[in-house]
Amino acid sequence: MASTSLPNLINNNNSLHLSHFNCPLSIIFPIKQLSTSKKHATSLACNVTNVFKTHETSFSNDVQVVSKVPFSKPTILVSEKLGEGGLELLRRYGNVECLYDLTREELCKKIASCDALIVRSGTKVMREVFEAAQGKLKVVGRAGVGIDNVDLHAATEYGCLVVNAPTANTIAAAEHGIALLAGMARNVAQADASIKSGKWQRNKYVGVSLVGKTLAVMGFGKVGSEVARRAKGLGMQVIAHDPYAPADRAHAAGVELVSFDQAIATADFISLHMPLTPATKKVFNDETFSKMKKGVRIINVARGGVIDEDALVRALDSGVVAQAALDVFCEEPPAKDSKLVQHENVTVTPHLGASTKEAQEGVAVEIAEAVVGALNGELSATAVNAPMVPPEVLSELAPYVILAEKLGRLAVQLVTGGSGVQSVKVVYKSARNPDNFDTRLLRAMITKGIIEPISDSFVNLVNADFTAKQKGLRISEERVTIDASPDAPIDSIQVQISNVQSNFPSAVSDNGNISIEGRVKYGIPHLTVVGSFGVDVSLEGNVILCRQVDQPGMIGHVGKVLGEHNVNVSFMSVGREVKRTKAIMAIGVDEEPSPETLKKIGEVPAIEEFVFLKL
Ligand SMILES: NC(=O)C1=CN([C@@H]2O[C@H](COP(=O)(O)OP(=O)(O)OC[C@H]3O[C@@H](n4cnc5c(N)ncnc54)[C@H](O)[C@@H]3O)[C@@H](O)[C@H]2O)C=CC1
Ligand SMILES: O=C(O)C(=O)COP(=O)(O)O
Repeated sequence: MASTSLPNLINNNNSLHLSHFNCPLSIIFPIKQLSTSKKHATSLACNVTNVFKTHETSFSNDVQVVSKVPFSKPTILVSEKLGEGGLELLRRYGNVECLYDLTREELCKKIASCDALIVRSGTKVMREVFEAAQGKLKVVGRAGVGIDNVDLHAATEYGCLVVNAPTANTIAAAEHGIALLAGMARNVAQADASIKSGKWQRNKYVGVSLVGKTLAVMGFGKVGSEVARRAKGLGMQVIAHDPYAPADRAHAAGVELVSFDQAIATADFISLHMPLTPATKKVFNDETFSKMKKGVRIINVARGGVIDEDALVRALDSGVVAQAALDVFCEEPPAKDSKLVQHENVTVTPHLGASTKEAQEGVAVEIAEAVVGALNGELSATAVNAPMVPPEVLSELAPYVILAEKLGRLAVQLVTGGSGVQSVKVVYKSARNPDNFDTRLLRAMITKGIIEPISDSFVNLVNADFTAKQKGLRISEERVTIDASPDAPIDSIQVQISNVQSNFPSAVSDNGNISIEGRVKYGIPHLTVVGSFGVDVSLEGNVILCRQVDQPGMIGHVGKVLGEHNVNVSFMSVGREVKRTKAIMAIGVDEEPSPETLKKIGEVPAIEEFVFLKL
């Protein structure tokens, strides 16, 4: 049996996991979706090739599947200090290695033996790390929010999922922002240092009050909105700038959303809470400092890179910026002689925003769960470089995901030599509103189905679009609304490949494209159209397509050849255009027929063309 072409099955209580070639992004199928019969469950179970989690897989209490494949624990490298709760969770699941302060070379050497890597902001996970991993690394977990220290493009190219822990340190970061705001306004750090050096400088450290002052929150996301809430509690007027924040959310928090220029020109205090992206890199620079109110005070608990640090020194020196309180820096740690750090009007902390006991325990557990889930083949809710598919959508789409991959796999095998495939069109027919129909998952699986049989690329949900682009494969999609039952999310999926020759010309439809169509019947994918012939074959094994003269005895002829060569027929269907002229026979077979068997089929006189398609 061609087990590698079928999804693998692993246990998770009530779910089937279909782990596509060890891919971290496989799909979890609730049993009810797939296990329509004990027979079906057993036939799927025959194809277990990799059991990640356990030796035993149970189905709906009545079917037991025992895998003989030994369970090998994944290796999880933790390269920065992580809360104990998260480590415990990880240790229950895999071999956890905590190796801190690795050099780049050490990390690259170590990574080749790791399935997962967990980092905080201190580890730079750049392209060389993914290259060195040689496809072994399945997931990078960022125990925190900012993922600017991970090369997402490289991760995506290598099909490595990146997940973060976006919620557990929000309050810690917001509280640190407020601590810096209040501490800066009252010169707490400077006064502390002064008194410890034996001075008593009450006049020098007269501060400014917060009440009634305007605070501009730059980035009204999770941290920014918590900072805003707390600042309002201190009696400040709060405005915010965030090009993506919904105005009603800001309005509900009593915060006015304003333009960037308005925010920086109006504020007495500016608190930064946007991510570091190409768009936000050094947005605080000579030009923008010059537009600020003289004497403005700046707090940065976001990322050092959003500020041009040299420009900030100039703005501090000229008095445009009266004070700055910084938790984050372009280079961490900053140079000891950094003018910015040494500036008397600057207060600094060593990237402590997320460093509370509570937040660290929280992010550790949050990231451990996400990483274990990803290694288990679950789609993560905190995936940074893959579409997030809500569980309810996923469970509905599950059988269509298998159908999509199989249609891609079949279609490409109908191309002569499997080569020259550049233009693929996918038509989804559905009774549902096409606008509510997210096809990314299906498109990724069709891409996987098309690319993997003809190349050595490994394709998963993370890298499907990238790999398609890299291979010059253009996949266009069309959604057609039809009058059918809206109970099923999709009525049928059609895959067309244009501008290629076919090794089975009957698969070419009137528009000149190789065209096949499939649908899900009782939870099982079926091939329903080949070219312009209607057929009906369950896509559970491999498929033989024959075009023959429509005459009596054909099924018997071919069946006999297969029987004599011990190839078990699981399904058979005949489709024809006109009686007693041309017909297509689609035969589902459990085994892969030998070349000799296929030759014999070709020798059946009425067979005009035939093709064996491996699923
Ligand atoms: N110092 C520390 O230890 C910590 C730092 N952080 C940093 O804080 C940042 C924010 O964290 P969260 O609030 O959790 O993230 P978030 O994603 O909830 O919020 C970020 C907000 O910034 C907005 N944004 C994006 N581009 C923008 C632009 N050009 N101008 C203004 N706003 C823009 C987004 O729309 C979003 O609302 C993170 O990216 C991270 O870098 C987060 C936690 C701890
Ligand atoms: O979560 C974030 O974005 C942070 O900056 C926290 O960084 P850390 O995990 O403390 O190195």
